[in-house]
Amino acid sequence: MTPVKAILFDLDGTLVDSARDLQSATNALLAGEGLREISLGETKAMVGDGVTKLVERALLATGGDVTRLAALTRRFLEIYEANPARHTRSYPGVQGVLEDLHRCGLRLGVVTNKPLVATMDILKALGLADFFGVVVAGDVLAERKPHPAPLLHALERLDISPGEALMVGDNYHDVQAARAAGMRIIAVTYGYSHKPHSDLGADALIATMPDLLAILKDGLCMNQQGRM
Ligand SMILES: O=C(O)COP(=O)(O)O
Ligand SMILES: [Mg+2]
Repeated sequence: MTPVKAILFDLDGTLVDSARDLQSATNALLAGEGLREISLGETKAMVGDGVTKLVERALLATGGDVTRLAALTRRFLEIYEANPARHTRSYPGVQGVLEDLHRCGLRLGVVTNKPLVATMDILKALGLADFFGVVVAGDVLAERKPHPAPLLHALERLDISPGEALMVGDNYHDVQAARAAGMRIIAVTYGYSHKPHSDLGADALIATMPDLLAILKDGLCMNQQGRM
């Protein structure tokens, strides 16, 4: 197997637990429309395909007016971007794993369907921004995951070929995008998957981010060679 030289991470549900801030912003939008609130569980099931899909799913679930989707998505972003990291936290072990991988010389990137402004605010607020050589957000290219273009764009910027790279994500769109890009893919078993994890079709599943080090570990720091 070709050694892993770069790792691309999904954001929501993989590096950070962002559901409470997404829920708050969604509920503020729904309240302005006179609609009911959505629960944290409902929010998690709506996240992953970008903000327009989140707002559309929230409107459909609460009887809102989807014909005003574009305007309501802009309103959602105004609300969300004012406070994207009030309750958002990195998952256990994420900071330490990124430090280890960075120190070992791996190139790291983020590929998320979340828009860029909120993505960068969250990475900075949680002290994660400096680990990444590239961040490809959901509004940067015409295509989003599950399309492979954002992953391939990130790898191009890192000057790494798909065969030398690994994607880590929590959802079907991460697996489909990685497969279409010709990359290996590991899925976390926490996060906001819309399907049972065993049905995602990932190369491996990890229950916590530090488990990633166990998969990559043999000689990681000595010769920068991943085992996968
Ligand atoms: O749907 C979103 O906004 C973000 O989702 P992702 O970070 O899991 O790609
Ligand atoms: Mg995700």
